[in-house]
Amino acid sequence: MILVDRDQMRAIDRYAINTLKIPSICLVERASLAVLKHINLNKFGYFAVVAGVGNNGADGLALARNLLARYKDVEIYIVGDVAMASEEFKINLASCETLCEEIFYVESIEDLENMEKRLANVNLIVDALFGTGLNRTVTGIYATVISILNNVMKYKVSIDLPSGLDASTGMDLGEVVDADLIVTLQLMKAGIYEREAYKKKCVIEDIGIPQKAIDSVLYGLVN
Ligand SMILES: NC(=O)C1=CN([C@@H]2O[C@H](COP(=O)(O)OP(=O)(O)OC[C@H]3O[C@@H](n4cnc5c(N)ncnc54)[C@H](OP(=O)(O)O)[C@@H]3O)[C@@H](O)[C@H]2O)[C@H](O)CC1
Ligand SMILES: [K+]
Repeated sequence: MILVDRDQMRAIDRYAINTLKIPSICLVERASLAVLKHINLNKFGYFAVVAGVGNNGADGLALARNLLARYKDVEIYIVGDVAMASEEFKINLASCETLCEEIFYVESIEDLENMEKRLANVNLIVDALFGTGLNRTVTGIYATVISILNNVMKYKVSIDLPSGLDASTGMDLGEVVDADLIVTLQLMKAGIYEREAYKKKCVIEDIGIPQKAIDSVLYGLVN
């Protein structure tokens, strides 16, 4: 099994997008469908998507849109400054705004209390806070959100990485989402593989990154 660290995965992403001209929005869409594939829609019908404002969050919003398209009940909670959001996040936010009754922007103590209360009614939580972009200890409102997610006894699915886990070392960078299922994208992250507790809950899904991108970054093969 190929293992990649954070920098390698991000370099492979960049090579696919910048050199091989694979549209990032296509990778985000593939990521969302890769996660959807692992959700039993006969069993789960009421979702909360908790999204950061990067591309992990974009994956989460794309998944939310695909659930809303199937008339599933989805509540979206956004944590972070939308003004700093990635383009892929903004594209998916725009479509979620047309389909989702209410999008909650989690900024204050009241917002956190509201989220905690409402999460009691959902039956699946999607963790789309951080992926390979996590580069420092989780603090502040993000740490509180992760604590809330870990305190509610609901089935949790993490996109790419459980938010808070270092993709390279497997170290907890503060609070880490206690996911029931981790759907890691394209390649197994070394940080997940290092930690048996996470490895045993993790599935790998292809999102269409060409092998050429992987070979180029990992083995320097350019043909
Ligand atoms: N890159 C691609 O082409 C694809 C990526 N996929 C998915 O996207 C993530 C990686 O997305 P990225 O936007 O690079 O980063 P994240 O969404 O993981 O994180 C968002 C930003 O959060 C900031 N950050 C980092 N650590 C912290 C922290 N402890 N507290 C607060 N904020 C933090 C950081 O920005 P800064 O400017 O603050 O450094 C991150 O950028 C990947 O995991 C996949 O899920 C697609 O699926 C495929 C294409
Ligand atoms: K995540």
